[in-house]
Amino acid sequence: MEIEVSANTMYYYTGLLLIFALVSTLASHYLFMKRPLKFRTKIRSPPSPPALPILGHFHLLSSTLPKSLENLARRYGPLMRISIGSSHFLVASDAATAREILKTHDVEFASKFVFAPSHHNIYRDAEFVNAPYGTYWKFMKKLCMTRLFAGPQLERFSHIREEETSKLLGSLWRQSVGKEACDLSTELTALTNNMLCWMAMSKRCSRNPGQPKEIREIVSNMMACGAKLSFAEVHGPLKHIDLFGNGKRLRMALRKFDMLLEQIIKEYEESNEVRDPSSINEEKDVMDILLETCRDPDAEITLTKDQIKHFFLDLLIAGVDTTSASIQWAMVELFNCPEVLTKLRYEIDSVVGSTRLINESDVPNMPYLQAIVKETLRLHTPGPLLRRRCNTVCKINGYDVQAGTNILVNAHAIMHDPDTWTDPDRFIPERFMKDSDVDRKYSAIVHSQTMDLRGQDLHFLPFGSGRRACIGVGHAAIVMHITIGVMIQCFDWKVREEEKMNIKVVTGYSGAMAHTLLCYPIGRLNPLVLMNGK
Ligand code: HEM
Repeated sequence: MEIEVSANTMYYYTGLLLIFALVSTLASHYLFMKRPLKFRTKIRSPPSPPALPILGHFHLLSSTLPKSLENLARRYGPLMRISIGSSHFLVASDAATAREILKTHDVEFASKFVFAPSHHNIYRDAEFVNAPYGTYWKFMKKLCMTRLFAGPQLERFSHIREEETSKLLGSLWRQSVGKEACDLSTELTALTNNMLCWMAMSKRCSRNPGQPKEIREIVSNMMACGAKLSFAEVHGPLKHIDLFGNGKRLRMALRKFDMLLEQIIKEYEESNEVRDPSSINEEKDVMDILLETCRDPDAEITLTKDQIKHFFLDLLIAGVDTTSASIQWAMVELFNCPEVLTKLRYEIDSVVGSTRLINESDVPNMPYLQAIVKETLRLHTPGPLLRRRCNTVCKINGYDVQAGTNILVNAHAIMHDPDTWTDPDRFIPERFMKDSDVDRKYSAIVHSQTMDLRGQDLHFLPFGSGRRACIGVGHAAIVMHITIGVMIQCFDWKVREEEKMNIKVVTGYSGAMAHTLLCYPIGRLNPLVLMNGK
């Protein structure tokens, strides 16, 4: 139930808050002026727009936060100070400043500050994505890179990706035969959620095929409650009051997730106790590996159950919507740029042909498909603001940065910087093509042809950069290339004109699509036949 706040109540609270701000400003001014001059050190701080009491720069920001920060940076420079309520940040908005923070001073900035409502989190101090740079984070990062999500480890899960892609194609084919409208958002979120759930706990999923759907419902409810918390409830004076009850709803959703994971962990532990020693080499899922690490007496640290539960939550929150939204944006751009779609189809037909489906080993031979993926992630990055916390005093761009300072690296601004990218708001995959193929007009400013997805070049950082860069980049890249590729290989797509207007509208701080993406798949090659051709 939504609680309505009457205008009178609003004025009453606003009045109180303004009086409080005035008193605290005067008090701090008085205290500061009373300090002898010799104690005042000269600190060179980055510039900042004029701020209001209490609100800070809140009035200068819109719901598309990265865009409004980009506009402010044009006026106040590539490193500026911004305040939102009681939270203060430095915002870095160009590649050179990002390089200082994420490369030159990578270790000093390897922790993160928490932008989300962390005080409602029932797993306090058990998180991985927001963990400070220390023993636990280093241990988990190593585990991710050696045993869970990197290189050959990803190969292990290829049958899961194949199986889920087949299910998606089967569903699209049925809709094309029935001439039904297809809700691409729902289809793609089911695909990315199912893949991660199966990789994480395939044993549980094979016993209970409805499990990924149940998990998705709980997690999306949790994310919806989190998104409803306003700035005032997260950073401002309402932080500890939970006036609208959103915090309580969020905690309830977290408890539901906790009960489910508790039960799943118990099942895994019981099945391990009765495990036949001959099955020791059978395929291990992520849960098996984490529980094995728990039991390992030589492990550097002993994982707690809360850490395992939170790790799964982190994967689902970080990996499901980001990947599905990126595939949706690629499809939208292809619907709107028929000439790009035609070029992609030409590449598919010449590299793969029409007797089998695209597979993962085809991707290195498909530069245009790779360029489409990169250009989509540049234009519609799902992680537009990278969070960091400085753990020591240092200098960035000649300005003094104090220990404990919160930093936002505006990846959106960097990937839309007109000094780097020609026509930065246009979808032009050609800018990522190698010299021989390139339309030179678009590759003139930076060497975009050699940029990879891992943020080595700080002009292009859709998965972040440095120590805290995304651990799922390998998985996400495979899923994006294959899913976009097979959807274009097997179907033509029809989108109503009025839908085309709607689909470009974005919302929220990550620039997600504001409307459901409805379209009509028209069968071109029968995926069920191609799957048999492999
Ligand atoms: C298109 C899909 C994805 C995009 C665009 C994306 C983007 C990002 C970005 C921008 C960050 C922050 C990096 C930084 O601060 O430097 C991040 C972190 C992270 N991502 Fe992804 N991600 C995607 C998919 C995934 C997937 C599939 C997984 C899980 C398998 C995942 C797991 C994580 C985790 C755990 C972190 C936190 C890493 C840390 O703090 O050490 N992401 N991602």
